[in-house]
Amino acid sequence: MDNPLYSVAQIRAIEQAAQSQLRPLGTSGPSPLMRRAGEAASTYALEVLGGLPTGRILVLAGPGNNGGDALEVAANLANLGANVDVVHLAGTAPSPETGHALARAQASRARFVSDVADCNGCCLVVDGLFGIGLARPLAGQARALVEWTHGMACPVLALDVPSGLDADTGSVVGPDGVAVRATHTITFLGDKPGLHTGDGCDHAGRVHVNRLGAHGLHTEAAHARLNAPALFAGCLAPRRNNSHKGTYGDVAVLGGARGMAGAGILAARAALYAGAGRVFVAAVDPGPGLDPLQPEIMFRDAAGFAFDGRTVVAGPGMGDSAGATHLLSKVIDGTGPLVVDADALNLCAASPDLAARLAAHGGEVVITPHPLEAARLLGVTAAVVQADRLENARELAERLDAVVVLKGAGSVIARPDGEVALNATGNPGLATGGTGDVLAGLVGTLLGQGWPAWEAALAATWLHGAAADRLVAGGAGPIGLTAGELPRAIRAELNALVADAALA
Ligand SMILES: NC(=O)C1=CN([C@@H]2O[C@H](COP(=O)(O)OP(=O)(O)OC[C@H]3O[C@@H](n4cnc5c(N)ncnc54)[C@H](O)[C@@H]3O)[C@@H](O)[C@H]2O)[C@@H](O)CC1
Ligand SMILES: [K+]
Repeated sequence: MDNPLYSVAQIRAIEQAAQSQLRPLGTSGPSPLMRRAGEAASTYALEVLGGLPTGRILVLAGPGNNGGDALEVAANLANLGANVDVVHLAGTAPSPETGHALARAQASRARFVSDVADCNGCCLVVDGLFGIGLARPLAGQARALVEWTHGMACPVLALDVPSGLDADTGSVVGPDGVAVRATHTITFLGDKPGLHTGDGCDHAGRVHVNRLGAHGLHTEAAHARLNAPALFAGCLAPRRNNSHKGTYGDVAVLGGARGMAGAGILAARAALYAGAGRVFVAAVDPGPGLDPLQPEIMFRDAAGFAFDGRTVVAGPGMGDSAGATHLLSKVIDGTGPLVVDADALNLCAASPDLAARLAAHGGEVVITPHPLEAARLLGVTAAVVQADRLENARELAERLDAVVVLKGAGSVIARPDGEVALNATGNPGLATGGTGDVLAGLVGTLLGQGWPAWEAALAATWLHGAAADRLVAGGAGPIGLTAGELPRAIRAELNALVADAALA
């Protein structure tokens, strides 16, 4: 299944094509698309509420066409018998379709009020202040209304995009911006990346897509897509009976600096539970020679270790010593599959020469930066990276000629040719030390089994998040979820996926 995500520019093009298909040039009257948006959103609102409510519904309608959608919703729900209050921030020049919607709402039983202070509580807020036309931070009454919604305990349904959120980037439009925190978003014509990454994950809530009947118009290649098992199912294969540990790859974690041995062990455990044939920790400093809980992991001195022919996961607990730098440069100059994480990324950021050699690496490469590591590699701040996660991940993938997993809410997986996927599995339980080490070990295992970098990054990111979701569903989090719990849950998710793929 494909899950395309469209940029605002692409949605505008789709909207234009749909408008001219549904309403030939020169004709006027209500917009069929706005009518459809209003109908879809009214139906969805009743679904969210579980039927026609007895309480009041508050509709916030802005000056543009997003406000027009909201006025259609107000008219529809009021005509069905709901008690609807409307706060309308009228603009100076509403579009003809919004004018029609306003007339419909005014002719209905909906009550127009000048401020939310006139409303006595409500069972649903419908946010139709701004959609894809948002051009600057919210201010004045719009800002006050949004801040007021933050105090509401009832469901908040955003139309198209939560007001205040950038639909392309998933960041709240600022500086010092605010945005609606919706429990549900119904988005029109096509799904949008900003609903699934960065701040968007907290502001959009559950996302429901309605194409408004504009099928067949989505001809332009999507800007990005949502990650899903279908994107890497071709690499999932059950184990052959006639196989042995050599069949499933050697993974070597280059880490183990003094005081940071745990990071390498977590990456190694993840590799083991994800099915690597043999797992090594190649330690840059003397340290533990055994993981008592996982004695299958083999510990070696990195200085004399033969990295050739093995997949290397460089970085977890590696430190930045001269010895670590030398070993990193050695594996970068090798030709095997490579995962670059944590300290290894920081060393590349500090050395243009190392970064250039990484870009020239002969084998498959996946890098797994968090926003600050990505910022160091790009020579910007973490805030700049977070302001446009998709574009910065793309830029990094192109510069380093590697597949990038930019971690954080709605991880961005980017390829050097500009292809991007957003990952929707996972939860805030992953915001704890060591989970990145686990992800790196998981990516390394899949690379070590011959997966291409893109599919390995997609699958690892999906599985890592799904494992965290499984743990939370079982009561282990999100508060207090530990990285060490992830490998077993990853094993369960991976086996379930392989079993599903075998049945398909
Ligand atoms: N044209 C149509 O027939 C359709 C429009 N649709 C809806 O229309 C929306 C886009 O409509 P618009 O292009 O009118 O854009 P919006 O309704 O998102 O808002 C644009 C208006 O708000 C102003 N504005 C932007 N930022 C502001 C700010 N921070 N403070 C105050 N004013 C601000 C703009 O100058 C403009 O007047 C979509 O998100 C969707 O909800 C959908 O219903 C599909 C059909
Ligand atoms: K909105």
